[in-house]
Amino acid sequence: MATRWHVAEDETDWLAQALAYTLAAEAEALAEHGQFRVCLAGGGTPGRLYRELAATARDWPRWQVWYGDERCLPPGHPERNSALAEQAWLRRVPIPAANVHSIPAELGARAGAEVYARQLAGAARFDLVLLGLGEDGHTASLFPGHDWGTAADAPDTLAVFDAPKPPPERVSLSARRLSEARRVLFLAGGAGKRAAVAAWRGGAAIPAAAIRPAAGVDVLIDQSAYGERA
Ligand SMILES: O=C1O[C@H](COP(=O)(O)O)[C@@H](O)[C@H](O)[C@H]1O
Repeated sequence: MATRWHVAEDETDWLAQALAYTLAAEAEALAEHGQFRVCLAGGGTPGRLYRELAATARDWPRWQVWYGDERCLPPGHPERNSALAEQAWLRRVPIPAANVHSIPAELGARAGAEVYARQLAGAARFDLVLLGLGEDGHTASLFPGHDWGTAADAPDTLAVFDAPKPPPERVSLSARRLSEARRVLFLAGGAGKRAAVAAWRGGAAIPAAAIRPAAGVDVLIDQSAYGERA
């Protein structure tokens, strides 16, 4: 499986590439089946893209928005992954509420994973999965030393306990479900990600490397995360 590295020149270039990739995936999906099914990353990194999307005119009722993971915190808590996307983007555009499929992580990891699995059971594969990269190589809420759900019969969702990054309880899509996407774009940046990027490039079995769609993955990073001139 191919891992394609895209090293942005600067912040403006990073954002332009992230936006162009997303809109290319949208165009492909709308031409093929009239809807764009996108699965979002949490954490701090994708906020720039979400703000840019909010300022871009799209046919929002044709977008279906899902989440790759969520932190088990009360609804509206600012540390929830959905809070970032809502505040930066989804509340600012006329997307129907029914098209935004949040993970009910406030139910706790186990119940939240079960409920979201039922919602996903009736949903087609994603056109685009956006993912982040943690400093320890985690992606979504798939952490080193935990079950990543890579087996062919792995469930769509995983209840995560004892996550090393707070909060300890989370709900995550499995690597198997994320890998069914047509396109996967990792978004990362900053020197803090350099060790994870080096490990990944060196062939280490970090969680991010467990996402293996048939078409390969694209990784958009900046120079400081890459660690050398590309
Ligand atoms: O906790 C999480 O962290 C990762 C990475 O976030 P970043 O802020 O370092 O980019 C994120 O992708 C994941 O969705 C989130 O739950």
